[in-house]
Amino acid sequence: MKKIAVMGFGVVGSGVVELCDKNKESICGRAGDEIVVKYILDLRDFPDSPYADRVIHDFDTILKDPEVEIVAEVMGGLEPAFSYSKALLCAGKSVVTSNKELVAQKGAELLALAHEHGVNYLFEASVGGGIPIIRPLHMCLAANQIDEIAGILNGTTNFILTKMIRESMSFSDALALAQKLGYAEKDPTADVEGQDACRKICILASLAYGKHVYPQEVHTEGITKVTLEDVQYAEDWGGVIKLIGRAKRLESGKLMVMVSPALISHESQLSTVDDVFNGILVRADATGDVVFYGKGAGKLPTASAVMGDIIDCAKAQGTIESLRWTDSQADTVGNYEDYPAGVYVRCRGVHAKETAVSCFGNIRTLHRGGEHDDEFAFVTEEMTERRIAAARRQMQSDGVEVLSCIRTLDY
Ligand SMILES: NC(=O)C1=CN([C@@H]2O[C@H](COP(=O)(O)OP(=O)(O)OC[C@H]3O[C@@H](n4cnc5c(N)ncnc54)[C@H](OP(=O)(O)O)[C@@H]3O)[C@@H](O)[C@H]2O)C=CC1
Ligand SMILES: N[C@@H](CC=O)C(=O)O
Repeated sequence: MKKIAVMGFGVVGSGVVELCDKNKESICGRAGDEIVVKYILDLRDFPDSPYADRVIHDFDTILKDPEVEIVAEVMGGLEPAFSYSKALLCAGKSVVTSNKELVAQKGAELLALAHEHGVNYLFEASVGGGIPIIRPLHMCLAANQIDEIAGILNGTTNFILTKMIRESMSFSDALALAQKLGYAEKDPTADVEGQDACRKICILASLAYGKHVYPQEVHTEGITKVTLEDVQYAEDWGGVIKLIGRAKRLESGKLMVMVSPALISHESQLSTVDDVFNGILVRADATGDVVFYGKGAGKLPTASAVMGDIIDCAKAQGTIESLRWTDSQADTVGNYEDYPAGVYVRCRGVHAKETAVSCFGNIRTLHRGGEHDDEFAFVTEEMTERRIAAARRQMQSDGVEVLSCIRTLDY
């Protein structure tokens, strides 16, 4: 019998405990042993829960209990999650987590500690909720060079954008609904400002390219400036707006890593990824494109990924060596101003069209229903981010107000 502990009895933690009970027999068969939740660590008591008798408040009870071999850290945040995870790994216990903030910031260090102590630090649930993506990257695709990764990595923002596009729901109503459904982070700023997607693309890039990519190195934009007008112009262009995280190895050896909203063509598989679903495209040299799709947030999808890791820990003979990357120098990621993109621009001002042509060169005009004489929208050809920024500044100084500027990407 394998005794485990769950730290954090919130959305994900309660899902883990429930799933462990619900699918007890098949989990036992696959793990080769019975898996029993001995402790649930949380700040609060849960007197109405059927698991109330297992709730504890003292971390040391888990740390010092030799019967506990595997711990699920599903509390979130950097501290005390980092100190607890370190102490557990040093005590020879495997740790599994859904905490992408911690993995993105301290992954290299925690993986090295796990290796040093012959145990595992697994984090399938940290990217894509219930979608298997970590294991496929370091196991099934291990023979490939990964050319590029691009994906819709945040369920909350994809849910909000879908509600805005399909139901003309306001941003704030859609966010409130995502929170109610348990999709959003404790502080939803991390979702809507892109930091959550940034943490996830950092984890994928670290795994794919072998060096730790830190969130603070990555240019990140969220969806808070996307308007219903932008959504309508995107439709005329032939696509939809999605929050995209992308990573690519450049010829210079540096990595291009970035998070931003983007217009994606209706022909792209990513354009049909709606609601809380995530879609992750991995472009590899032997396989070509592989797309991973499924629910990117929520109680049971995420619990499924956490339980998968618990089962792997129960079966593992020592550390799984393919799941590892090294700590990196600060210059792993290239300057985002050198990255190429086309842009969609919505602006207002006299002679807006002439100014747009003189600042951006070749453009294609876009339209939306109704009369909007005071507004002009267009898409440009591909150019560097530096040139886009200079052209925007020039438009502003020529008296044309830029209302929106969103990249167009070709995936
Ligand atoms: N929700 C989702 O769909 C997904 C979440 N994740 C990640 O999983 C993690 C957990 O998310 P989620 O379950 O939604 O969050 P919740 O806020 O629902 O759950 C976290 C739980 O941990 C408790 N907790 C916080 N700090 C401590 C502490 N120091 N000691 C003991 N318990 C503590 C919280 O208590 P209290 O409420 O009193 O603060 C809460 O009950 C986060 O890292 C999140 O990013 C990953 C994928 C999907
Ligand atoms: N807040 C996150 C939860 C899962 O990682 C999201 O919405 O994707």
